[in-house]
Amino acid sequence: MPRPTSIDDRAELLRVEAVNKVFPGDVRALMGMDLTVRQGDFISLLGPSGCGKSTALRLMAGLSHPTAGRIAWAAPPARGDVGVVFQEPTLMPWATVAQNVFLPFRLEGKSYASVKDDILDALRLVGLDKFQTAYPRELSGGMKMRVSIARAMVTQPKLILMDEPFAALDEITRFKLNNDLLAMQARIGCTVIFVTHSVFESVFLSDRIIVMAARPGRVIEEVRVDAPYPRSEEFRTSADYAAHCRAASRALEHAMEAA
Ligand SMILES: Nc1ncnc2c1ncn2[C@@H]1O[C@H](COP(=O)(O)OP(=O)(O)OP(=O)(O)O)[C@@H](O)[C@H]1O
Repeated sequence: MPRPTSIDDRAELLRVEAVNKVFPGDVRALMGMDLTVRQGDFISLLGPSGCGKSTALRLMAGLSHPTAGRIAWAAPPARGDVGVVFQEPTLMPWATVAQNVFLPFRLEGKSYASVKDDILDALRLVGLDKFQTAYPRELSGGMKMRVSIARAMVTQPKLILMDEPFAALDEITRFKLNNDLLAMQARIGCTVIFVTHSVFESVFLSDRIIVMAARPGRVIEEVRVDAPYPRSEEFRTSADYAAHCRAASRALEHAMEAA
């Protein structure tokens, strides 16, 4: 289903409400975080090292729990409704590409035969349908990341959480994966929350950039990128893109000054 173009018209998916996360030693990773995530949003969490981006992502993934406040879903997520992609592709080296993508279904107790079409669809979406029987060692870094993305989206999740997935890749591969990620989001209509250090990447991908500051980790500002999708290479060289990059850079400067 196409997302409503106006962010404020989208239905709510989940809400981060007054969330604090404090680690032992009084490490205040997040203090008073509020964020409403809506269906179809592409949100980047942008900020300096240690501002709590990964912590916020782990809380939304249910991999960790807030010290105070709560993560409130509009409708409780079912198994397979949330996909996670980390900076490392974290593939099983002894398993084929298709077996790696099968993992979320295997954890649900499903047989390979019952989901083999879904696996092929996901691999097609990331352009790797010809590599079903290959092993991770035979793939480039970009291809391994594509497998990791296929694994995260094979269950057609409502929400995909991505923690600096392209940080270790060269710039050309990164640009290509940025384009492909937007195409995939448009295809499956999911919401994406994407952690990055890169102003340029966040502006290209997102319609909402949440700028965060460190010590304690907190939200400083939201920058909206109201350029329409699909976004092409033309957008990357446009005056509109440059203007949004300046706005996001300024917000990031405020975040650094606030720390
Ligand atoms: N499991 C943990 N135990 C103790 N402290 C932690 C833990 N996880 C994170 N922290 C601390 O919480 C703060 C926020 O960390 P987090 O990894 O969320 O930041 P980040 O913005 O994702 O940083 P980076 O961009 O470097 O990945 C940091 O000071 C970090 O050292």
